[in-house]
Amino acid sequence: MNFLEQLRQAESLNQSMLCVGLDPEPTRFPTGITRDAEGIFDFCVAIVEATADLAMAFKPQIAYFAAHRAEPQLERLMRRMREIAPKVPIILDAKRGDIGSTAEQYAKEAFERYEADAVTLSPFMGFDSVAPYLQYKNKGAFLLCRTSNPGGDDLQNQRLASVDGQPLLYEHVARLAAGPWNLNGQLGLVVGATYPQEIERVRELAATLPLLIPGVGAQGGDAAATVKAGWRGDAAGATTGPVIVNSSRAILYASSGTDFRDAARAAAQATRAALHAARMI
Ligand SMILES: O=c1ccn([C@@H]2O[C@H](COP(=O)(O)O)[C@@H](O)[C@H]2O)c(=O)[nH]1
Repeated sequence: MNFLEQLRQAESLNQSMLCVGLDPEPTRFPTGITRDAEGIFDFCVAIVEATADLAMAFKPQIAYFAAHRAEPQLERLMRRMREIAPKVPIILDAKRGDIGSTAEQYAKEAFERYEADAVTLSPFMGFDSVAPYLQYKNKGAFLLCRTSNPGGDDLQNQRLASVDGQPLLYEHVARLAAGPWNLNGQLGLVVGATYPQEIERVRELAATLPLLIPGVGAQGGDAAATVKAGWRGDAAGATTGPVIVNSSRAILYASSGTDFRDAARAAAQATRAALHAARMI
């Protein structure tokens, strides 16, 4: 089964467009979880167990593991997630981007060491920096397109005078990902929930690509506006790309007490319901 099929399966199984982000920050851990690498593992397992039937995907952010020397714990977590939620794909948020020979190593890290189903990439070093990931035919790769942070404007909203029609940079990335770069149908795009108009524009340019949309919850993006802008499907809507809406901190840190599992589950349920309800609007 390829990554797109995995996404469709999880969306239908869990009736969900929610991606639960795993950004474990030890200083924010609830009572009873140790603030070290083993605590990172325990905390993430607890969150995955609490949300396994609510998620369309999980998205561990590699920096939160690497910063705390918890790469072995991330490897173990990836295996444990397969046991807890075998049908929920895992997107490794690594935002890699480098020359081809180095990208080959990063691809190996993501897909062989961590066994992720998909990875996030920066496209700004060009196609040869993306190509090594496409050698892994069943895996997916999400290119940063219009990111959720305010600084995304600095480059992504600049016009490219040298390209036909003078598109904005993020529009050009969307066209490349939907067209000549998408050799085997493995690409998706990252678009911030904080910019619904741009989500709409990206959906126009890349109708069938999966969109990974971070920015609801802690960053204040609106769930309903996000779905309205990016989701075009219905039950027969397999021709339009899936929408995968990420929330990390709002779920992970819904409570700092011993009830954190229940609180995370409740927050995930509320976000999943808000996303689902927005399909009807
Ligand atoms: O444009 C982007 C791309 C990636 N992210 C990542 O998503 C999560 C968001 O976390 P929240 O706690 O839900 O704000 C985090 O891992 C970012 O690195 C993003 O926010 N924006």
